[in-house]
Amino acid sequence: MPSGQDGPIKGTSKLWVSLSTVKKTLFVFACPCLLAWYFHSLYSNASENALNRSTDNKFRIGESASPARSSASDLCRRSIIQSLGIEAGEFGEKEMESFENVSIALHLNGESKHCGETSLIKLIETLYQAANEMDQCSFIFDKYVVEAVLSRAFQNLVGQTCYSSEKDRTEEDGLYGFCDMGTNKTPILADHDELVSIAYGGVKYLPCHFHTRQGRRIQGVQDLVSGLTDEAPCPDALCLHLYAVQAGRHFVFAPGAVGEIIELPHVMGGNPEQPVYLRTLSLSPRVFDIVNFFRLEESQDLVARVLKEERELWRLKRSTTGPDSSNVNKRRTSESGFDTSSESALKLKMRGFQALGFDDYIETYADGLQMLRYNLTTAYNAHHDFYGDISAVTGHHNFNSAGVGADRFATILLYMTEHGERGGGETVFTEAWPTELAPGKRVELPDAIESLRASGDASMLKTGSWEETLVAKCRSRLAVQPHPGRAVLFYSQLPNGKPDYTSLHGGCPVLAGQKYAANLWVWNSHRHGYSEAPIHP
Ligand SMILES: O=C(O)CCC(=O)C(=O)O
Ligand SMILES: [Fe+2]
Repeated sequence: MPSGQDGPIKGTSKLWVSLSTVKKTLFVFACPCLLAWYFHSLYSNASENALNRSTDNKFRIGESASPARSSASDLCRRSIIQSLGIEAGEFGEKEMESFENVSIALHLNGESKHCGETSLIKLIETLYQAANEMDQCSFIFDKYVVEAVLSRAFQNLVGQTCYSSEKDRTEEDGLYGFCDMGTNKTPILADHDELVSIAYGGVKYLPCHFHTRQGRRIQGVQDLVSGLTDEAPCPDALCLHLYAVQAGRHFVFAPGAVGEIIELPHVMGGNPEQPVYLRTLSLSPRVFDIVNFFRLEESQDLVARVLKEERELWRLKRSTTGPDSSNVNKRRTSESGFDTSSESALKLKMRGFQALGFDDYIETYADGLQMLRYNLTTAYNAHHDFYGDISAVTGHHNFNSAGVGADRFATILLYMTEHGERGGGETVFTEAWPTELAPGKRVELPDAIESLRASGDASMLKTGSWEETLVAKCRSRLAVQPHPGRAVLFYSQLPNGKPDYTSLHGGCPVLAGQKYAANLWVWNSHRHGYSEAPIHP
Protein backbone atom coordinates (compact mmCIF):
# COMPACT_ATOMS: atom_id res chain seq x y z
CA MET A 1 0.00 0.00 0.00
CA PRO A 2 1.52 3.35 -0.96
CA SER A 3 1.90 6.36 1.24
CA GLY A 4 -1.66 7.28 1.59
CA GLN A 5 -3.17 10.60 1.57
CA ASP A 6 -3.63 12.40 -1.60
CA GLY A 7 -3.50 15.46 0.50
CA PRO A 8 -6.42 17.72 0.97
CA ILE A 9 -7.92 18.82 -2.29
CA LYS A 10 -7.86 22.54 -2.77
CA GLY A 11 -10.52 22.90 -5.34
CA THR A 12 -12.08 21.01 -8.13
CA SER A 13 -11.38 23.31 -11.00
CA LYS A 14 -8.43 22.86 -13.30
CA LEU A 15 -5.60 25.27 -12.72
CA TRP A 16 -3.51 25.72 -15.80
CA VAL A 17 -0.30 27.59 -15.47
CA SER A 18 1.87 27.86 -18.49
CA LEU A 19 5.41 26.93 -17.52
CA SER A 20 7.41 27.43 -20.61
CA THR A 21 7.42 30.12 -23.19
CA VAL A 22 4.69 28.83 -25.43
CA LYS A 23 6.52 28.34 -28.66
CA LYS A 24 3.59 28.44 -30.97
CA THR A 25 4.77 28.79 -34.49
CA LEU A 26 3.16 31.95 -35.54
CA PHE A 27 4.64 33.22 -38.73
CA VAL A 28 2.35 35.50 -40.60
CA PHE A 29 2.96 35.28 -44.26
CA ALA A 30 2.75 38.92 -44.98
CA CYS A 31 5.18 39.34 -47.82
CA PRO A 32 5.89 36.51 -50.23
CA CYS A 33 9.41 37.65 -50.91
CA LEU A 34 11.85 36.35 -53.45
CA LEU A 35 13.71 34.21 -51.00
CA ALA A 36 10.64 32.07 -50.34
CA TRP A 37 10.21 31.40 -54.00
CA TYR A 38 13.88 30.63 -54.31
CA PHE A 39 13.60 27.93 -51.65
CA HIS A 40 10.30 26.88 -53.06
CA SER A 41 11.85 26.13 -56.42
CA LEU A 42 14.94 24.64 -54.81
CA TYR A 43 12.85 22.08 -52.97
CA SER A 44 9.92 21.68 -55.28
CA ASN A 45 11.18 18.33 -56.55
CA ALA A 46 12.80 17.14 -53.44
CA SER A 47 9.80 15.66 -51.75
CA GLU A 48 8.49 13.34 -54.34
CA ASN A 49 9.62 10.22 -52.58
CA ALA A 50 7.86 11.15 -49.39
CA LEU A 51 4.63 9.93 -47.84
CA ASN A 52 3.51 7.71 -50.60
CA ARG A 53 0.48 5.55 -50.32
CA SER A 54 0.21 2.54 -52.59
CA THR A 55 -2.98 0.96 -53.80
CA ASP A 56 -2.99 -1.60 -50.99
CA ASN A 57 -3.26 1.37 -48.68
CA LYS A 58 0.10 0.81 -46.99
CA PHE A 59 2.81 3.35 -46.73
CA ARG A 60 5.78 2.73 -48.93
CA ILE A 61 9.08 4.39 -48.39
CA GLY A 62 11.09 5.59 -51.33
CA GLU A 63 8.46 5.19 -54.03
CA SER A 64 7.50 8.08 -56.18
CA ALA A 65 4.34 9.93 -55.37
CA SER A 66 2.25 11.67 -57.92
CA PRO A 67 4.40 14.54 -59.12
CA ALA A 68 1.39 16.73 -59.68
CA ARG A 69 1.54 19.43 -57.07
CA SER A 70 -1.42 21.49 -56.11
CA SER A 71 -1.23 25.05 -54.93
CA ALA A 72 -2.07 23.70 -51.47
CA SER A 73 1.17 21.74 -51.53
CA ASP A 74 3.04 24.92 -52.49
CA LEU A 75 1.47 26.64 -49.55
CA CYS A 76 2.58 23.80 -47.27
CA ARG A 77 6.11 23.91 -48.58
CA ARG A 78 6.33 27.64 -48.12
CA SER A 79 4.77 27.61 -44.71
CA ILE A 80 7.01 24.86 -43.34
CA ILE A 81 10.14 26.52 -44.75
CA GLN A 82 9.01 29.82 -43.35
CA SER A 83 8.33 28.23 -39.98
CA LEU A 84 11.95 27.20 -39.89
CA GLY A 85 12.86 30.85 -40.01
CA ILE A 86 14.30 30.69 -43.50
CA GLU A 87 12.19 33.42 -44.94
CA ALA A 88 13.23 35.71 -42.15
CA GLY A 89 16.74 35.26 -43.50
CA GLU A 90 17.83 33.30 -40.46
CA PHE A 91 18.82 30.33 -42.53
CA GLY A 92 20.24 30.59 -45.98
CA GLU A 93 20.86 28.05 -48.66
CA LYS A 94 23.91 26.79 -46.84
CA GLU A 95 21.91 26.04 -43.72
CA MET A 96 19.29 24.15 -45.70
CA GLU A 97 22.04 22.13 -47.36
CA SER A 98 23.56 21.41 -44.01
CA PHE A 99 20.26 19.91 -42.87
CA GLU A 100 21.07 17.03 -45.17
CA ASN A 101 23.90 16.02 -42.91
CA VAL A 102 21.82 16.26 -39.79
CA SER A 103 20.50 12.88 -38.78
CA ILE A 104 17.45 12.46 -36.62
CA ALA A 105 16.96 9.37 -34.51
CA LEU A 106 13.45 8.47 -33.47
CA HIS A 107 12.94 6.59 -30.23
CA LEU A 108 9.81 5.14 -28.75
CA ASN A 109 9.05 6.72 -25.38
CA GLY A 110 11.47 5.56 -22.71
CA GLU A 111 13.72 3.59 -25.08
CA SER A 112 17.42 4.37 -25.02
CA LYS A 113 17.91 2.71 -28.41
CA HIS A 114 16.37 4.40 -31.41
CA CYS A 115 14.00 2.53 -33.68
CA GLY A 116 14.50 4.58 -36.83
CA GLU A 117 16.70 7.16 -38.42
CA THR A 118 16.24 9.85 -41.04
CA SER A 119 17.79 13.17 -42.03
CA LEU A 120 16.44 16.55 -41.11
CA ILE A 121 16.04 17.47 -44.76
CA LYS A 122 13.98 14.34 -45.45
CA LEU A 123 11.85 15.03 -42.43
CA ILE A 124 11.17 18.59 -43.57
CA GLU A 125 10.24 17.42 -47.04
CA THR A 126 7.96 14.77 -45.63
CA LEU A 127 6.42 17.27 -43.25
CA TYR A 128 5.08 19.47 -45.99
CA GLN A 129 3.75 16.49 -47.86
CA ALA A 130 2.06 15.28 -44.69
CA ALA A 131 0.61 18.70 -43.89
CA ASN A 132 -0.71 18.90 -47.42
CA GLU A 133 -2.35 15.47 -47.26
CA MET A 134 -3.91 16.37 -43.95
CA ASP A 135 -5.15 19.67 -45.27
CA GLN A 136 -3.25 21.43 -42.53
CA CYS A 137 -1.28 23.94 -44.56
CA SER A 138 -1.16 27.20 -42.81
CA PHE A 139 1.28 29.84 -41.82
CA ILE A 140 0.14 29.37 -38.28
CA PHE A 141 1.12 25.96 -37.04
CA ASP A 142 -0.63 25.10 -33.85
CA LYS A 143 1.35 22.79 -31.58
CA TYR A 144 -1.23 20.03 -31.94
CA VAL A 145 -1.18 20.28 -35.73
CA VAL A 146 2.61 20.01 -35.63
CA GLU A 147 2.30 16.83 -33.56
CA ALA A 148 -0.17 15.27 -35.99
CA VAL A 149 1.93 16.23 -39.00
CA LEU A 150 5.09 14.93 -37.35
CA SER A 151 3.36 11.64 -36.49
CA ARG A 152 2.32 11.24 -40.09
CA ALA A 153 5.76 12.14 -41.42
CA PHE A 154 7.51 9.70 -39.08
CA GLN A 155 4.96 7.00 -39.92
CA ASN A 156 6.09 7.34 -43.49
CA LEU A 157 9.77 7.62 -42.82
CA VAL A 158 10.35 5.09 -40.03
CA GLY A 159 6.95 3.43 -39.49
CA GLN A 160 8.34 0.12 -40.71
CA THR A 161 10.75 -0.11 -37.81
CA CYS A 162 9.07 2.05 -35.16
CA TYR A 163 6.03 0.18 -33.96
CA SER A 164 4.52 -0.98 -30.71
CA SER A 165 5.43 -4.29 -29.16
CA GLU A 166 2.10 -4.46 -27.28
CA LYS A 167 0.23 -7.70 -27.88
CA ASP A 168 -2.64 -6.07 -29.73
CA ARG A 169 -0.36 -4.24 -32.18
CA THR A 170 1.48 -5.46 -35.27
CA GLU A 171 4.30 -4.19 -37.46
CA GLU A 172 1.65 -3.26 -39.99
CA ASP A 173 0.21 -0.67 -37.60
CA GLY A 174 3.58 1.08 -37.68
CA LEU A 175 4.07 4.17 -35.59
CA TYR A 176 0.32 4.90 -35.59
CA GLY A 177 -0.26 1.70 -33.61
CA PHE A 178 2.18 3.00 -31.03
CA CYS A 179 0.91 6.60 -30.89
CA ASP A 180 -2.69 5.51 -30.51
CA MET A 181 -2.84 2.69 -27.98
CA GLY A 182 -6.60 2.38 -28.39
CA THR A 183 -9.47 3.81 -26.38
CA ASN A 184 -9.01 1.28 -23.57
CA LYS A 185 -5.41 2.29 -23.00
CA THR A 186 -5.49 6.02 -23.61
CA PRO A 187 -6.13 8.09 -20.51
CA ILE A 188 -8.00 11.30 -21.25
CA LEU A 189 -5.50 14.00 -20.41
CA ALA A 190 -6.30 17.64 -19.79
CA ASP A 191 -5.54 18.55 -23.42
CA HIS A 192 -7.15 15.50 -25.02
CA ASP A 193 -9.73 17.52 -26.93
CA GLU A 194 -7.01 19.56 -28.58
CA LEU A 195 -5.35 16.55 -30.24
CA VAL A 196 -5.61 16.53 -34.01
CA SER A 197 -6.33 13.02 -35.17
CA ILE A 198 -4.94 11.55 -38.37
CA ALA A 199 -7.32 9.92 -40.79
CA TYR A 200 -5.75 7.04 -42.62
CA GLY A 201 -7.19 3.98 -44.30
CA GLY A 202 -10.65 4.72 -42.96
CA VAL A 203 -9.35 4.84 -39.37
CA LYS A 204 -8.61 7.84 -37.19
CA TYR A 205 -5.42 7.70 -35.16
CA LEU A 206 -4.42 9.91 -32.28
CA PRO A 207 -0.99 11.46 -32.84
CA CYS A 208 2.12 11.07 -30.72
CA HIS A 209 3.75 14.03 -29.09
CA PHE A 210 7.49 14.39 -29.51
CA HIS A 211 10.13 15.32 -26.99
CA THR A 212 13.85 15.95 -27.07
CA ARG A 213 16.21 13.87 -24.97
CA GLN A 214 15.92 16.53 -22.26
CA GLY A 215 12.18 16.11 -22.22
CA ARG A 216 11.18 19.33 -24.01
CA ARG A 217 8.02 18.90 -26.03
CA ILE A 218 8.32 19.86 -29.69
CA GLN A 219 5.78 22.65 -30.09
CA GLY A 220 6.62 24.05 -33.48
CA VAL A 221 8.48 23.17 -36.65
CA GLN A 222 11.33 25.46 -35.65
CA ASP A 223 11.94 23.39 -32.50
CA LEU A 224 13.36 20.70 -34.77
CA VAL A 225 16.17 23.09 -35.53
CA SER A 226 16.52 24.74 -32.14
CA GLY A 227 16.51 21.26 -30.58
CA LEU A 228 19.76 20.62 -32.42
CA THR A 229 21.66 22.87 -30.10
CA ASP A 230 20.52 20.69 -27.20
CA GLU A 231 22.45 17.80 -28.67
CA ALA A 232 25.60 19.52 -29.86
CA PRO A 233 28.14 18.22 -30.57
CA CYS A 234 26.32 15.47 -32.45
CA PRO A 235 26.79 12.29 -30.47
CA ASP A 236 27.29 9.19 -32.62
CA ALA A 237 26.60 11.36 -35.69
CA LEU A 238 22.91 11.56 -34.77
CA CYS A 239 22.27 15.17 -34.05
CA LEU A 240 18.76 15.11 -32.75
CA HIS A 241 17.13 12.39 -30.76
CA LEU A 242 13.37 12.63 -30.67
CA TYR A 243 11.12 10.54 -28.47
CA ALA A 244 7.64 9.66 -29.67
CA VAL A 245 5.22 9.62 -26.76
CA GLN A 246 1.88 7.86 -27.01
CA ALA A 247 -1.29 9.97 -26.84
CA GLY A 248 -2.47 10.00 -23.22
CA ARG A 249 1.02 9.20 -21.88
CA HIS A 250 3.97 11.19 -20.63
CA PHE A 251 7.59 11.49 -21.61
CA VAL A 252 9.93 9.23 -19.64
CA PHE A 253 13.71 9.88 -19.58
CA ALA A 254 15.61 7.20 -21.45
CA PRO A 255 19.27 6.98 -20.40
CA GLY A 256 21.38 4.15 -21.75
CA ALA A 257 23.65 3.70 -18.75
CA VAL A 258 23.98 4.38 -15.06
CA GLY A 259 25.94 7.59 -14.53
CA GLU A 260 24.57 9.18 -17.73
CA ILE A 261 23.94 12.90 -17.40
CA ILE A 262 20.89 14.55 -18.97
CA GLU A 263 21.01 18.32 -18.92
CA LEU A 264 17.79 20.22 -18.32
CA PRO A 265 18.60 23.69 -19.66
CA HIS A 266 14.93 24.68 -19.70
CA VAL A 267 14.59 24.22 -15.93
CA MET A 268 15.51 27.11 -13.67
CA GLY A 269 16.81 25.41 -10.55
CA GLY A 270 17.38 26.32 -6.92
CA ASN A 271 20.48 28.26 -7.87
CA PRO A 272 19.59 30.07 -11.11
CA GLU A 273 23.29 30.51 -11.90
CA GLN A 274 23.91 26.77 -11.94
CA PRO A 275 22.62 24.23 -14.45
CA VAL A 276 19.98 21.68 -13.55
CA TYR A 277 20.72 18.16 -14.73
CA LEU A 278 19.86 14.53 -14.11
CA ARG A 279 22.42 11.97 -13.03
CA THR A 280 21.24 8.44 -13.69
CA LEU A 281 21.39 6.25 -10.59
CA SER A 282 19.51 3.21 -11.88
CA LEU A 283 17.88 2.07 -15.12
CA SER A 284 15.33 -0.29 -13.60
CA PRO A 285 13.75 1.22 -11.64
CA ARG A 286 14.52 4.54 -13.34
CA VAL A 287 16.10 6.67 -10.61
CA PHE A 288 17.90 9.97 -11.05
CA ASP A 289 19.47 12.65 -8.94
CA ILE A 290 18.13 16.03 -10.02
CA VAL A 291 21.12 18.22 -9.38
CA ASN A 292 20.36 21.81 -8.36
CA PHE A 293 16.62 21.20 -8.20
CA PHE A 294 16.05 23.27 -5.08
CA ARG A 295 18.01 25.29 -2.58
CA LEU A 296 18.50 25.35 1.14
CA GLU A 297 16.29 28.39 1.79
CA GLU A 298 13.40 26.75 -0.05
CA SER A 299 13.83 23.64 2.05
CA GLN A 300 14.07 25.62 5.29
CA ASP A 301 10.98 27.57 4.33
CA LEU A 302 8.98 24.37 3.80
CA VAL A 303 10.03 22.93 7.15
CA ALA A 304 9.31 26.17 9.01
CA ARG A 305 5.89 26.36 7.41
CA VAL A 306 4.76 22.85 8.20
CA LEU A 307 5.94 23.24 11.80
CA LYS A 308 3.70 26.29 12.12
CA GLU A 309 0.73 24.52 10.54
CA GLU A 310 -2.06 23.93 13.04
CA ARG A 311 -4.97 22.89 10.85
CA GLU A 312 -5.81 19.25 11.44
CA LEU A 313 -5.77 18.17 7.79
CA TRP A 314 -2.39 19.68 7.02
CA ARG A 315 -0.34 19.58 10.25
CA LEU A 316 2.45 17.05 10.89
CA LYS A 317 1.09 13.90 12.51
CA ARG A 318 1.56 10.14 12.40
CA SER A 319 1.56 9.10 8.74
CA THR A 320 -1.19 7.01 7.26
CA THR A 321 -1.48 4.92 4.11
CA GLY A 322 -4.32 4.41 1.63
CA PRO A 323 -6.04 6.87 -0.66
CA ASP A 324 -8.44 8.20 1.94
CA SER A 325 -5.75 8.81 4.61
CA SER A 326 -7.49 6.45 6.98
CA ASN A 327 -5.00 3.76 7.96
CA VAL A 328 -2.21 4.12 10.47
CA ASN A 329 0.32 1.60 9.20
CA LYS A 330 2.72 -0.20 11.56
CA ARG A 331 5.24 -0.22 8.76
CA ARG A 332 5.17 3.52 8.31
CA THR A 333 6.17 5.11 11.58
CA SER A 334 7.07 8.56 10.26
CA GLU A 335 5.00 11.73 10.63
CA SER A 336 3.68 13.66 7.68
CA GLY A 337 1.81 16.83 6.83
CA PHE A 338 0.80 18.68 3.69
CA ASP A 339 1.80 21.96 2.14
CA THR A 340 -0.80 22.61 -0.53
CA SER A 341 -0.53 26.33 -0.86
CA SER A 342 2.78 27.97 0.08
CA GLU A 343 4.65 29.81 -2.62
CA SER A 344 7.66 27.53 -2.17
CA ALA A 345 5.54 24.38 -2.51
CA LEU A 346 3.80 25.67 -5.63
CA LYS A 347 7.10 26.76 -7.19
CA LEU A 348 8.63 23.35 -6.53
CA LYS A 349 5.65 21.53 -7.94
CA MET A 350 5.79 23.63 -11.10
CA ARG A 351 9.53 23.06 -11.35
CA GLY A 352 8.92 19.34 -10.92
CA PHE A 353 6.47 19.25 -13.82
CA GLN A 354 8.92 21.19 -15.95
CA ALA A 355 11.77 18.83 -15.10
CA LEU A 356 9.58 15.86 -16.04
CA GLY A 357 8.94 17.30 -19.53
CA PHE A 358 5.38 18.54 -19.02
CA ASP A 359 4.78 21.78 -20.86
CA ASP A 360 1.99 22.81 -18.51
CA TYR A 361 1.57 22.61 -14.80
CA ILE A 362 -1.69 20.86 -14.02
CA GLU A 363 -2.74 21.15 -10.41
CA THR A 364 -5.08 18.17 -10.60
CA TYR A 365 -2.16 15.88 -11.56
CA ALA A 366 -0.26 16.59 -8.33
CA ASP A 367 -0.66 15.81 -4.69
CA GLY A 368 -0.01 18.60 -2.29
CA LEU A 369 3.64 18.58 -1.31
CA GLN A 370 3.83 16.02 1.48
CA MET A 371 6.25 16.93 4.23
CA LEU A 372 7.84 14.04 6.14
CA ARG A 373 9.45 13.90 9.55
CA TYR A 374 11.24 10.86 10.93
CA ASN A 375 12.34 10.74 14.55
CA LEU A 376 15.01 8.28 15.73
CA THR A 377 14.23 4.68 14.70
CA THR A 378 11.19 5.60 12.59
CA ALA A 379 10.98 4.44 9.00
CA TYR A 380 8.74 3.48 6.10
CA ASN A 381 9.02 -0.11 4.95
CA ALA A 382 9.45 -0.95 1.26
CA HIS A 383 6.35 0.01 -0.74
CA HIS A 384 5.23 1.33 -4.10
CA ASP A 385 4.00 4.87 -4.49
CA PHE A 386 1.29 3.78 -6.90
CA TYR A 387 -1.95 2.43 -5.50
CA GLY A 388 -2.62 -0.15 -8.19
CA ASP A 389 -6.05 -1.18 -9.28
CA ILE A 390 -7.86 -0.81 -5.99
CA SER A 391 -11.10 0.56 -7.34
CA ALA A 392 -12.94 -2.15 -5.45
CA VAL A 393 -11.74 -0.55 -2.22
CA THR A 394 -12.38 3.05 -3.10
CA GLY A 395 -15.57 2.40 -5.00
CA HIS A 396 -15.22 4.81 -7.86
CA HIS A 397 -11.77 6.05 -8.80
CA ASN A 398 -10.09 4.14 -11.62
CA PHE A 399 -6.48 3.55 -10.56
CA ASN A 400 -5.69 1.31 -13.51
CA SER A 401 -3.05 3.48 -15.18
CA ALA A 402 -2.28 0.78 -17.77
CA GLY A 403 -5.81 1.42 -19.00
CA VAL A 404 -7.48 4.81 -18.79
CA GLY A 405 -7.06 5.24 -15.05
CA ALA A 406 -4.96 7.64 -13.01
CA ASP A 407 -2.35 6.74 -10.45
CA ARG A 408 0.99 8.05 -9.28
CA PHE A 409 3.38 8.29 -12.22
CA ALA A 410 6.55 9.79 -10.79
CA THR A 411 7.95 10.89 -7.45
CA ILE A 412 10.41 13.66 -6.73
CA LEU A 413 11.80 13.19 -3.24
CA LEU A 414 13.30 16.24 -1.59
CA TYR A 415 15.73 15.91 1.28
CA MET A 416 16.27 18.56 3.92
CA THR A 417 18.67 16.97 6.41
CA GLU A 418 21.74 14.76 6.57
CA HIS A 419 22.61 11.94 8.93
CA GLY A 420 26.15 10.86 8.11
CA GLU A 421 27.44 7.57 6.72
CA ARG A 422 25.92 5.41 9.44
CA GLY A 423 23.04 7.58 10.56
CA GLY A 424 20.37 5.96 8.37
CA GLY A 425 17.49 7.86 6.77
CA GLU A 426 18.39 6.80 3.23
CA THR A 427 15.78 5.98 0.61
CA VAL A 428 16.42 2.41 -0.42
CA PHE A 429 15.38 0.85 -3.72
CA THR A 430 15.20 -2.75 -2.68
CA GLU A 431 15.07 -4.16 -6.22
CA ALA A 432 18.26 -2.40 -7.33
CA TRP A 433 21.91 -2.88 -6.48
CA PRO A 434 24.30 -0.10 -5.52
CA THR A 435 25.57 1.65 -8.62
CA GLU A 436 29.27 1.43 -7.97
CA LEU A 437 29.29 -2.22 -6.87
CA ALA A 438 30.62 -4.94 -9.18
CA PRO A 439 28.09 -7.80 -9.46
CA GLY A 440 30.49 -10.16 -7.67
CA LYS A 441 30.53 -7.88 -4.64
CA ARG A 442 26.80 -7.86 -4.01
CA VAL A 443 25.77 -8.75 -0.48
CA GLU A 444 22.68 -10.90 0.01
CA LEU A 445 20.27 -10.09 2.83
CA PRO A 446 21.29 -12.75 5.41
CA ASP A 447 24.93 -11.61 5.17
CA ALA A 448 23.87 -7.97 5.34
CA ILE A 449 21.88 -8.68 8.53
CA GLU A 450 24.83 -10.48 10.05
CA SER A 451 27.26 -7.65 9.42
CA LEU A 452 24.74 -5.10 10.64
CA ARG A 453 24.37 -6.95 13.91
CA ALA A 454 28.14 -7.24 14.24
CA SER A 455 28.48 -3.46 13.73
CA GLY A 456 26.07 -2.66 16.54
CA ASP A 457 24.77 0.24 14.43
CA ALA A 458 21.16 -0.88 14.72
CA SER A 459 21.26 -1.84 18.39
CA MET A 460 18.46 0.61 19.11
CA LEU A 461 16.15 -1.52 16.91
CA LYS A 462 14.50 -4.76 17.98
CA THR A 463 16.36 -7.81 16.74
CA GLY A 464 14.42 -9.45 13.94
CA SER A 465 12.11 -6.44 13.48
CA TRP A 466 11.18 -5.17 10.00
CA GLU A 467 13.13 -2.01 10.84
CA GLU A 468 16.31 -4.01 11.41
CA THR A 469 15.82 -5.94 8.17
CA LEU A 470 15.23 -2.65 6.37
CA VAL A 471 18.53 -1.22 7.67
CA ALA A 472 20.28 -4.33 6.31
CA LYS A 473 18.66 -3.68 2.93
CA CYS A 474 19.61 -0.01 3.12
CA ARG A 475 23.23 -1.09 3.49
CA SER A 476 23.23 -3.66 0.72
CA ARG A 477 20.83 -2.33 -1.94
CA LEU A 478 20.70 0.92 -3.91
CA ALA A 479 20.32 3.61 -1.27
CA VAL A 480 20.17 7.38 -1.65
CA GLN A 481 21.74 9.28 1.22
CA PRO A 482 19.88 12.37 2.29
CA HIS A 483 21.59 15.77 2.06
CA PRO A 484 19.94 19.16 2.42
CA GLY A 485 18.96 20.24 -1.10
CA ARG A 486 19.24 16.77 -2.65
CA ALA A 487 16.37 15.77 -4.94
CA VAL A 488 15.76 12.38 -6.48
CA LEU A 489 13.34 11.44 -9.23
CA PHE A 490 11.96 7.99 -9.80
CA TYR A 491 9.13 6.61 -11.88
CA SER A 492 6.33 4.44 -10.53
CA GLN A 493 5.03 3.66 -14.00
CA LEU A 494 6.55 2.27 -17.17
CA PRO A 495 6.26 4.37 -20.34
CA ASN A 496 3.08 2.51 -21.35
CA GLY A 497 1.39 3.29 -18.02
CA LYS A 498 1.82 -0.13 -16.44
CA PRO A 499 2.95 -0.01 -12.82
CA ASP A 500 6.71 -0.43 -12.42
CA TYR A 501 7.02 -3.05 -9.70
CA THR A 502 10.78 -2.53 -9.55
CA SER A 503 10.15 0.90 -8.02
CA LEU A 504 9.77 -0.74 -4.59
CA HIS A 505 11.45 1.57 -2.08
CA GLY A 506 11.50 2.48 1.59
CA GLY A 507 12.53 5.23 3.99
CA CYS A 508 15.33 3.70 6.06
CA PRO A 509 15.19 3.88 9.86
CA VAL A 510 16.81 7.04 11.16
CA LEU A 511 19.74 6.12 13.40
CA ALA A 512 21.04 9.65 14.06
CA GLY A 513 19.23 12.99 14.23
CA GLN A 514 15.81 13.85 12.85
CA LYS A 515 15.02 13.53 9.16
CA TYR A 516 12.94 15.99 7.14
CA ALA A 517 12.01 15.22 3.56
CA ALA A 518 9.14 15.87 1.16
CA ASN A 519 7.26 13.92 -1.49
CA LEU A 520 6.25 15.57 -4.73
CA TRP A 521 3.96 13.10 -6.43
CA VAL A 522 2.90 13.53 -10.04
CA TRP A 523 0.03 11.45 -11.39
CA ASN A 524 -0.43 10.34 -14.98
CA SER A 525 -3.82 12.06 -15.09
CA HIS A 526 -6.31 13.77 -12.75
CA ARG A 527 -5.79 12.35 -9.32
CA HIS A 528 -8.12 10.68 -6.92
CA GLY A 529 -10.74 13.04 -5.53
CA TYR A 530 -11.06 15.53 -8.38
CA SER A 531 -14.21 15.67 -10.42
CA GLU A 532 -12.28 15.15 -13.68
CA ALA A 533 -10.61 12.00 -12.33
CA PRO A 534 -11.32 8.78 -14.22
CA ILE A 535 -14.18 6.82 -12.75
CA HIS A 536 -14.34 3.10 -12.74
CA PRO A 537 -17.13 1.84 -14.97
O1 LIG B 1 11.57 9.00 3.41
C1 LIG B 1 11.95 8.42 2.40
O2 LIG B 1 13.13 8.32 2.14
C2 LIG B 1 10.96 7.77 1.49
C3 LIG B 1 9.56 8.21 1.74
C4 LIG B 1 8.56 7.54 0.86
O3 LIG B 1 8.89 6.70 0.08
C5 LIG B 1 7.14 7.91 0.91
O4 LIG B 1 6.76 8.68 1.79
O5 LIG B 1 6.37 7.44 0.05
FE1 LIG C 1 7.29 6.21 -1.31
